[in-house]
Amino acid sequence: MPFPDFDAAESANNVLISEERSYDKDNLIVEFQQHFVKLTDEQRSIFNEIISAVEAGNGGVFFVYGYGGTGKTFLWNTLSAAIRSKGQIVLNVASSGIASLLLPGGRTAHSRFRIPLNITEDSICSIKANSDAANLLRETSLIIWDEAPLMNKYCFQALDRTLNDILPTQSASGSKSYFGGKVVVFGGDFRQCLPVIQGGTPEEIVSSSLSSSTIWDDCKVLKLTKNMRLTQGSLPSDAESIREFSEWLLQLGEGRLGGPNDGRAVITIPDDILIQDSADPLQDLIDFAYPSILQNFNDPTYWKERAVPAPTNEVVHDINDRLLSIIPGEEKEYFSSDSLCQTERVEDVFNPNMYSPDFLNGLELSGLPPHRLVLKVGAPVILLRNFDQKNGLCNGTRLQIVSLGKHVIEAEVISGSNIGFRTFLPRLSISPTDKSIPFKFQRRQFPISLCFGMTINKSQGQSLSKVALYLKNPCFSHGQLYVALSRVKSRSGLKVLILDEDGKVTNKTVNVVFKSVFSNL
Ligand SMILES: Nc1ncnc2c1ncn2[C@@H]1O[C@H](COP(=O)(O)OP(=O)(O)OP(=O)(O)O)[C@@H](O)[C@H]1O
Repeated sequence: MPFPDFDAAESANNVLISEERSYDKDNLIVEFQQHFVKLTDEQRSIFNEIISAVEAGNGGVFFVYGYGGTGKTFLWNTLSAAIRSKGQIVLNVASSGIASLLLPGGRTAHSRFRIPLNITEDSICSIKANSDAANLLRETSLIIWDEAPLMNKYCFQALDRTLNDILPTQSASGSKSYFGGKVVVFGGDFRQCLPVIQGGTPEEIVSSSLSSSTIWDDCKVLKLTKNMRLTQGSLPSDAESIREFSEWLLQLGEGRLGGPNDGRAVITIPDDILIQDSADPLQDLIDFAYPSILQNFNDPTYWKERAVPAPTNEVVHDINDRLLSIIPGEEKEYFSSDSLCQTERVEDVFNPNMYSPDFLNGLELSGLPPHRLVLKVGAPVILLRNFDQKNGLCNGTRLQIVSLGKHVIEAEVISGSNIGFRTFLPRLSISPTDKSIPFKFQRRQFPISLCFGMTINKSQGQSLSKVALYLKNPCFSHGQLYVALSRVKSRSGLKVLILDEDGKVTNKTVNVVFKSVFSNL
């Protein structure tokens, strides 16, 4: 009598493994064939190298380095279809919620690998050796981690340590094998935003990135160089202007514009993408992004590919207030309830009376919904928390307000992987992770904010038809200007309004690039 297959039975009981093996293989074969024939030569060569590593089973760490629009996501889709169509497991993760929605079956790295939120040099992931999550990792053939440069190097090191605990391996030569001998492919663009270190110096920010980690020495860098976003659907006659625009973006992203500089240069933006000579330049900028807004605002597709990015939350609020007042309908206000966390209520260390409700209500922090949230039906909003990733509801997903109840808000998804999906949003208790606040508090509020305008950091990873960049203040951190300008699918879809210190329209702005981040590539 044959022995029962205990391994198969165990896998079937593991819902994480079953989910990752439940893809429709026939559909994936078709998808793979359609994608594979379209791969460019450089995409195909990277595809072959990674597939060979997966087939060899000896592990390997790769970094696919391609600037915005070179087809990294396209490559991830092709690799995932190729491997999943054989019944093998690919874990697709991204450093940000919005980027994870672009990946098939994507999750944020934090939630998939249970990476601690307050990461330190010695952190490990919260995955026990005999758990379902550990068994899923054992069964995994390939890990793809997109937008890796956004994340602190300690997150990668935590996963490496955890996988080496779960899957102790040593290569034939006796040398250390990273990530428990799994094939791990990172992707991203070091010209784009880097990890956020509150108050960090350029050196601290660069040294917190993946390219400064212990893993980097063994990471093979594979480069993509052709801008597929700008070339898709364009006419052959546009080839030269597309090449010029791509080259200009690249020079900007690498800090090669504005003469010799140490990473902070004043650059001139070309006239054809500037808003100038206007009686109301901000209105012209808004009209460019959102033309005929009164006729169109009820159409969810109208909002999908448009954005008015700006470097700071303060400027984003100005844009949101201005546009909300244009949209017809009644405003509804929702006030948050803010309180100190219980752990802070230790009388001899801390006097809670110093932190009155008014004081807490007045705090405006990145990633935290406002104390006074003002909304209208039809307004676009952005989610500020990973809420229901399977249904495409994560930090960065955009929705349109359908109805405004007392205790719930109904909204429809207008970006990402589940467009048209309607959901009810409840109030949540949210604690800021901002380390500049020396105490813990929580705000009970709907986890959304208006998004007619959005911060540049939130726009990373999106492909948009219309980008109206509002530089009331200049960009202040590495990669911000490059991220904002490289979101568009065509040069004609881009307009920039720059104000100088006196509020006058100008054609000059600051580009910040921490050049040392490129030195290890
Ligand atoms: N080989 C290809 N054939 C056809 N279309 C492609 C190919 N490669 C990429 N594309 C298309 O080009 C556009 C940009 O590609 P993609 O989104 O994969 O770039 P990306 O490198 O992930 O960009 P970002 O870093 O900005 O997120 C997409 O519309 C994608 O479908």
